[in-house]
Amino acid sequence: MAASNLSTLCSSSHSKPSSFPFFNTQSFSVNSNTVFLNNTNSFQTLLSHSTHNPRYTLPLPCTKTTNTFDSVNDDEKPREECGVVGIYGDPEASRLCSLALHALQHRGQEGAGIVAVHDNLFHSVNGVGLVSDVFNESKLSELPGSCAIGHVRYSTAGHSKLVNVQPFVAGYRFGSVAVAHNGNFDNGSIFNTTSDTEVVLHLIATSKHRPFLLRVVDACENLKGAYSLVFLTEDKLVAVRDPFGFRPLVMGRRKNGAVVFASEEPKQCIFEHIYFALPNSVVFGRSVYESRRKFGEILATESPVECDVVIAVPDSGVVAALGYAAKAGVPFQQGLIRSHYKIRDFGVKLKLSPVRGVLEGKRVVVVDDSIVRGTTSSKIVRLIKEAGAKEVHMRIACPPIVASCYYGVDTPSKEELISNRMDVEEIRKFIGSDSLAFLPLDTLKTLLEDDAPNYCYACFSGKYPVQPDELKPNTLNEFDWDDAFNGSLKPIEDEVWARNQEAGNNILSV
Ligand SMILES: O=P(O)(O)OC[C@H]1O[C@H](OP(=O)(O)OP(=O)(O)O)[C@H](O)[C@@H]1O
Ligand SMILES: NC(=O)CC[C@H](N)C(=O)O
Repeated sequence: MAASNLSTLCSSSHSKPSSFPFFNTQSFSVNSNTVFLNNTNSFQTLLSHSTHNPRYTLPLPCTKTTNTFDSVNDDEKPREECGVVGIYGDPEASRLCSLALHALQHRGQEGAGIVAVHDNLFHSVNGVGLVSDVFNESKLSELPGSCAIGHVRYSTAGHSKLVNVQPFVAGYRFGSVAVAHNGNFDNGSIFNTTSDTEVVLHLIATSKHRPFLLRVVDACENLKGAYSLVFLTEDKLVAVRDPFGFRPLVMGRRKNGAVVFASEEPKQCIFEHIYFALPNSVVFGRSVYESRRKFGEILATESPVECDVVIAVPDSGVVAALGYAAKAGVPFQQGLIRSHYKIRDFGVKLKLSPVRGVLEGKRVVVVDDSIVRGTTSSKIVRLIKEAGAKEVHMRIACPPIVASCYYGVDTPSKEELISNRMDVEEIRKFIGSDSLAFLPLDTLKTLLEDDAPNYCYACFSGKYPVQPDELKPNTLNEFDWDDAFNGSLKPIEDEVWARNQEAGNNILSV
């Protein structure tokens, strides 16, 4: 049924029923005069709404509303959130969008969506709930292409329903556009959804300007309200901010030249430098190897101890241990071997085995990247002592971890974190070492110099850049945070906006 109806509207079609009923996924191609919809669920809507509003079609399940928006009647709600992101010119555009949406999750939890364009095909995945509810590897693989926009929704106008989850995609006779919106429009118009965001699609439809990009410009000039918008056409990404700049939008360029727009500059996770990233990577513009080596040097300077040998907890402690050894002028040796097989020890699995020849009768400094619950350090100290070490001095190349991460690092609950429950001396006794020292947070910040404010230190301070009230601790192990944003996003300079306003209006397009 759907396919035959579709063919009355389009010159050709390919029906591809979604195997994920909870997701709203579409892909459609556009040539000069026709819209091809490849989703049987949304197809009927396309036909029915093309009668309500013949100027454009929305491939979303819709209901018609005239001249009103359903305001969200919850006075407790902030009225300004929603997160938008746009990536132009990166082969991993949709993956980067999803990472950015994770970072912007605090701005909206009602729904999330990404639209990507590839070979003139728009591909869309959206759904209700958190970004992690909507996106996984398989959903991201449905979003090919080097340009994508994304949205997390906190409704301000219109029901909190799938129909209003953005980005919206509209097909016109003259082209197609996807839009993601943060803010509120005060214009009235005829709508297929109950969201105010549809205003801009209506204005594009009624614009008399040519070419298509100028229709978008014209539509934005007629918008009333506060907004940041990202549009995606078959070959362009357009970012728009209202003339007063009420709603935030930052622009950045990745090292590969890709352009990124986002509602906020995400804070950078310091744990990349401490633990996650491989030492040969450059993360957030900084060499991970250099960071870790410096962490070790700082420990040697600020917490020196008489010792005969410096060893590392492999692999993540190795570079810091090299830094410590070099600074202390003490040999670095391989005192612990990481096994490819788990060794049964103390009733639990331990993947390290000691090298007696290195440790026996020695005063040993052991460098590890972090102490979380304290279980690993306890086992390691015991292991080294059982191998004959005279003294064991633990040096930890990060500050004490006192708070859980709500932004994607899989840390245990606060109660399980040993540094949340004990001071350094209590931890020392617990793990059984002769001394214990952590990297001081202040020194870490000093080391980061001008970049220090760009990092999140919530796990060391409990001060979250974004309050985690509505977020649950989550796991992003499947995402490649290493490569998430190693370029730096900067707010769009006022003069850049001003230049663009002179040239046309408050629109940047790439
Ligand atoms: O204080 P704990 O709760 O024991 O955790 C701390 C340990 O966890 C990490 O290693 P992990 O066990 O993940 O192994 P890896 O270094 O091989 O990744 C880290 O390198 C510490 O050694
Ligand atoms: N929080 C927002 O920016 C919301 C955008 C739009 N008004 C909506 O309700 O979907």
